[in-house]
Amino acid sequence: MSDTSDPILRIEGLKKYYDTSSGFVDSLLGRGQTVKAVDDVALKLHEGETLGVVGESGCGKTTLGRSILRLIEPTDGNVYYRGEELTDVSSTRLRRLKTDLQYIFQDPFASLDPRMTVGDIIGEPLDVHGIATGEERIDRIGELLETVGLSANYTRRYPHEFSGGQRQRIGIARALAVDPEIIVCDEPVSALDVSVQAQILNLLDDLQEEFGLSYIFIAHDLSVVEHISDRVAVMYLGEIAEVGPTEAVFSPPHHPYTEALLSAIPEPDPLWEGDRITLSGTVPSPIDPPSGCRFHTRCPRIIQPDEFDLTQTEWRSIVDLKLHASDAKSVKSLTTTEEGSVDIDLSAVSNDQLDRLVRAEFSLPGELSDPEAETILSAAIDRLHAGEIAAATDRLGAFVSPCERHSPEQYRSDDTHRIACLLYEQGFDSSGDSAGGTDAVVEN
Ligand SMILES: Nc1ncnc2c1ncn2[C@@H]1O[C@H](COP(=O)(O)OP(=O)(O)OP(=O)(O)O)[C@@H](O)[C@H]1O
Repeated sequence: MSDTSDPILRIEGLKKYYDTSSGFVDSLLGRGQTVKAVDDVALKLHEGETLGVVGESGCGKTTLGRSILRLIEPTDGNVYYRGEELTDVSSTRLRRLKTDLQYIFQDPFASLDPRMTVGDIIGEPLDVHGIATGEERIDRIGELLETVGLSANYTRRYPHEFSGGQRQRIGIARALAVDPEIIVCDEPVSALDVSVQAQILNLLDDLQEEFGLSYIFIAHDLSVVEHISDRVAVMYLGEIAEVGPTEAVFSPPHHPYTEALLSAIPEPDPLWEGDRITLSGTVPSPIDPPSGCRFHTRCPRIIQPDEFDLTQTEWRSIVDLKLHASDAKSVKSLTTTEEGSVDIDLSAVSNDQLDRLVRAEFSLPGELSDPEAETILSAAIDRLHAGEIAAATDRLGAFVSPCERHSPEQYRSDDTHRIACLLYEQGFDSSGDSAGGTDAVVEN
């Protein structure tokens, strides 16, 4: 599958911002905040392929899937289905087009109305879109049940009479009822037992082959995505970090975020032979995402500017200290207390003791390998000892990664594989003044 063929679905500059103000007064007082759940996403889906979308919880996968199908209104951007812009068409045309674009929900327990029979659940889209009535409708429902591996006799039963896997099959039959071209599968197996997961994945595979379906397959579980996807898009904080053919993305991984996700798969994975990578910190808030590369606050491979010559571990730790200091309410929150001295009184500790406590908290050595960096760090710890967090933060401000200052363009490693990381940007100069030099390709 090549990037040059006409895609069945083209997504450009898609944004979904949620406004968290709870009403008119909040908006008036500027109390609401904007959650940038999906922020300028460009993707392509080719006919008959499965595009996996993977990322940690909260990175915007569901919002992306729903915005694509306009189950929620995007804030900005375009979605073209077979060249037709979905936000541009009349409501009648959109209703028609929506039969081609279906959604399978994560939770087979919550997504089926418990008061409706299976026949009515699957029959509803047939009624809404005037697809079949009477005998034809009954036959079609039976046929759909059999297509997903259930008995045609189940039409009078209710969802509670079925297992999780069977309910997900019913959800799939409902999506198939309108004879779609594209299905967005939103974590379709994550609520199911592992043994059942494989059956549903196989079913989706078979259906794809039989009906020529194209899937966008959303999951946080990389091993599932790896298994089912032709191409994979890795999402971080509302953006696409990397996209490409599954093998190219995972074997070996390129983007440091992809690498960390891959290393975290619990089972031994054929595509990952290294150690587990623990990301520092938690996923930042999409209300105020980090500057530059959004992953820089946690990236194990964050770039060091030319003026320092630290080990990568030292550099990561220094940046962690800087980030924590800028948010710190107290000096104590920047220290680790030695065993047995949890309630240590920081006003009574010497500069040397504080120095040790801060370095221990951030896994910094007693002396940094770069003397200039060591001088800055020691001066910052001096300020902390004086209780001056702002002054310490100021000193630590000398440590600036290019990754904080530049948003990476999507580097094109070949026609199909794009990586949004400065490490892969051709002509990137780590002094941070001349990022770029690539074809600024943003469409995937
Ligand atoms: N209706 C909403 N209002 C405000 N914020 C929202 C809303 N829905 C989602 N969010 C926020 O948008 C961000 C992306 O959420 P989303 O559910 O799309 O992520 P996800 O990757 O699908 O996560 P998960 O796997 O946990 O569902 C999160 O920070 C979430 O808290």
